[in-house]
Amino acid sequence: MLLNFYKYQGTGNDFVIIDNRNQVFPKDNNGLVSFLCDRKFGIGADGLILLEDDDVADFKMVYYNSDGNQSSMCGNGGRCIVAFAKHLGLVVSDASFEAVDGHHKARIEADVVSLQMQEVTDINEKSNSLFLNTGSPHHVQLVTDLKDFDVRKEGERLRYGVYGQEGSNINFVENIDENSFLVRTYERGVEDETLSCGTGVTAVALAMHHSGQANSNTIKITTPGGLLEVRFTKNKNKEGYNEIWLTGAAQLVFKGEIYVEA
Ligand SMILES: N[C@H](CCC[C@H](N)C(=O)O)C(=O)O
Repeated sequence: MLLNFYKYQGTGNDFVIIDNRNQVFPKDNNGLVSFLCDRKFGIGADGLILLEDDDVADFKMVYYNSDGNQSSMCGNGGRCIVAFAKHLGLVVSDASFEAVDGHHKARIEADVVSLQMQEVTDINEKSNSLFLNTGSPHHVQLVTDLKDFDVRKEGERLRYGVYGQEGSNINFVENIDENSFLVRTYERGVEDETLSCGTGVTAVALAMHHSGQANSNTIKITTPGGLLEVRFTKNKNKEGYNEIWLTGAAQLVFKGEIYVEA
């Protein structure tokens, strides 16, 4: 079977994206997904995304980690699929889509995509970290000298040692300036550091505000893959946040076709 694909990246988190409105992609073939994401034998990506028709929204997003398994919400992938939908002519400047964690709105201007994330109501404070779910589960921990920190080693230890087989994404944070942070993320399902993680930087922004490390409702996050901005509103009469928007660049890198065994 000849498969047409598009390669997108959102602040260095990269994805194979396939227009699957004709439903020809073998969605249960996890081996095929991990092959397509393999950086030596396949196309190479942190994840694979299918764009499909939806009865109500402009489209539906199906997300797989590079390990081949469908997973929870991908914020950077959500920004990239909006850029892809614009490329296909499905949307112009405003978009809505269904994802594994529910309905999302988005806005695109040039190559900058703002994606509305789900409301966050539970933030679990531990001795030296916080845990919250922004569409995917995230551990958030302040460290010093982040640029020299062993993210892969420490991330793997926490992902399996503390969070077990279900796992969590692990975010290490260093305060740069008021309401500005450096973040490096170990991603579950990639099982390595990625250049950025959208649901991860969203979790970091909310965790820093919740714990008093930040006092603005607009937080700038620098990642190895580029700059992301998170805006939010604190819930009035309950814990947590809503009107959460993740903003950053999302670009088409190349498109191609690959022959795969059906
Ligand atoms: N690895 C995550 C999903 C992708 C998250 C990340 N790529 C993002 O941009 O949010 C998980 O399995 O929980």
